[in-house]
Amino acid sequence: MSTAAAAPGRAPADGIAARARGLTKAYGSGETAVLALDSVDVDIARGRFTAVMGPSGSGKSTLMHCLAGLDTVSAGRVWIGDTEITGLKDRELTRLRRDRIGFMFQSFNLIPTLDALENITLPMDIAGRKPDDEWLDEVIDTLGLRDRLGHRPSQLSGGQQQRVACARALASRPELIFADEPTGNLDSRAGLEVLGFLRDAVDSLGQTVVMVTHDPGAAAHSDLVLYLADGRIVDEMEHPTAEAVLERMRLFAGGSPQSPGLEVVRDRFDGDGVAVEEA
Ligand SMILES: Nc1ncnc2c1ncn2[C@@H]1O[C@H](COP(=O)(O)OP(=O)(O)OP(=O)(O)O)[C@@H](O)[C@H]1O
Repeated sequence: MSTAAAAPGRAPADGIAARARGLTKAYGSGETAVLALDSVDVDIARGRFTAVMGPSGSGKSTLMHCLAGLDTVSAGRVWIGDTEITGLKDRELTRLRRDRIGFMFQSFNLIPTLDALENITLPMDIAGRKPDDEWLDEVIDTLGLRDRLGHRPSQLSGGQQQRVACARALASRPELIFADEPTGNLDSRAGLEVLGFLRDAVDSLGQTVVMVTHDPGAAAHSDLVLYLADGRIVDEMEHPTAEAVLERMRLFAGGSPQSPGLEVVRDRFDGDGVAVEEA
């Protein structure tokens, strides 16, 4: 299924930020081989917030890693903007990731010995690039980090650490931000804050964000939800609400009960509904 993260009712997306064709990823070989991605075609529209959802093991992280050049593909082709990244040498890939992509992870991935400001500017320091001070100030103020810049990660709350990670991802104005469960380690209030910042980055700054999440409430902040199951994109939803996302997940769970991993979805989202109420 080919899909484009352009939402009707909004200005048309200015191009495609990332693209995959026939993206296939297998782990292992022989009888133990796992097909994590099965010939995925996807277009990620520039200036949009795309969420990737699906049961545990459906291939969400693998898709993100392959789109971001963090993992090699078994077959198929991947582009960041107009640059085909499949086939790039490790050094070229490292440079492309450093210069053109921002990352956020569930575990923040901050350097403990550096203070917040040093963490924020680290990717640019490594690249030997001087930050745009005006832009850096705007990012720091937008994320409310001004009075925390001299603090090390251990002196910050989880929410503040993720805001630092968000600032780090935004600081170099990357073409794309990939966020893998960025709210997974946060309480609902801190999670909402981080999602608000990502939403704002898309709306005010034209940033492109791709976020993997299990949480319908988090997905509701996106423009488009892509649903993965068994390594394929099986559905998509524009202008998602937490309730609609939850309903769609229930439909999948009820629609093919034999699919591996769907019990996890049912358990997680069909129980007390906490994930939805947090939205
Ligand atoms: N390094 C690896 N070696 C072997 N199999 C792997 C590896 N990484 C992922 N897989 C398998 O690939 C499939 C997709 O994994 P992936 O982590 O992309 O799923 P996911 O949807 O992100 O899951 P979760 O929601 O639990 O994080 C799973 O069956 C997983 O076990």
